[in-house]
Amino acid sequence: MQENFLSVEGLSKLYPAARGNDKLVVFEDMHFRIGKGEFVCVLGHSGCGKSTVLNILAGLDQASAGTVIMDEREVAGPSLERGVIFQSHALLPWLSVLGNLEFAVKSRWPAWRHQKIREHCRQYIELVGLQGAEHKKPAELSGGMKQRVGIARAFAIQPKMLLMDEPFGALDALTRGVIQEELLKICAATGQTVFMITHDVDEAILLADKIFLMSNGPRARIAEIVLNTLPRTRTRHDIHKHPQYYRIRNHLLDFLISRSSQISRETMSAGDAQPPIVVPGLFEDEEPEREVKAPVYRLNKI
Ligand SMILES: Nc1ncnc2c1ncn2[C@@H]1O[C@H](COP(=O)(O)OP(=O)(O)OP(=O)(O)O)[C@@H](O)[C@H]1O
Repeated sequence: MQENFLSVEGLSKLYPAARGNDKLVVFEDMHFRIGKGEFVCVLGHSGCGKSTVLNILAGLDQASAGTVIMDEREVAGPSLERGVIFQSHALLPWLSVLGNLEFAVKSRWPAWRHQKIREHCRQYIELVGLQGAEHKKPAELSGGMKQRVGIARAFAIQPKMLLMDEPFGALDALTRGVIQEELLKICAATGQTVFMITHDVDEAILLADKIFLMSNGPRARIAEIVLNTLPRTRTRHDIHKHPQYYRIRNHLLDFLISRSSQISRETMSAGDAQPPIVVPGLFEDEEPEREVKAPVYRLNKI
């Protein structure tokens, strides 16, 4: 695996003082890395800066300082190398499902012939189970179907990295579950690297290899990187049967309920540049079921 596929060094975002307000330091000197094919979920309270980080990684927002290197190239603006999925589907309303995908694919590979573009798009429409709805306009689709179009469109451009900002927030629990499992299958099949924001602890445990925990803002930081030690072949029907599941869940909830605000009041020391990696609840004599290539900070069982 390419361990440093995405490398974020010294990233800061601040908004200057305006209309009687002090300047706002959203976060500063943030460092983290994501390996190729890793699925990262970000959890943190509202306003801590999750979307700001995602928009900078996407090249849609500019950092005040620091660098983002993806696959050895600096991120300096939006690019079709990164697929972005927002909660609001951002589909072109005057185009059909197929049209929305074709538009994106044509932009990605302008030299492709129409037939090739169409065949390519149909594959991805099938992947998300939307065959039969190709010619419908977004207004004729349910929320879940629109979200699938967004996912199909993002995957169809074969981005090096997929960035998702609460993509399933507006969906009902049943649809969300179905799409989550589809996403897991697609990622397993394609080895997609993903950075996803969610407010849902269970969603993070189901999908992520690593969970970034952000402390409260202002001056938020990635306080911990929690390693998800559940077997990769998990499904939403069986993850809760695994003894490690509740240990991870309790650890995440404990962070959100109490430690996120506590940590935000503590000052960072010089050695804190890379966030610590933790394996919640793993005793000294226990080994994680998945390989851990980083130093593990073991915690007491919660
Ligand atoms: N254009 C802007 N001007 C000034 N402040 C801004 C601007 N955009 C965002 N902020 C502030 O930056 C901080 C981080 O915002 P951001 O949207 O990244 O948070 P978030 O963690 O994604 O929140 P949520 O979970 O509610 O979506 C917030 O305090 C927000 O008010």
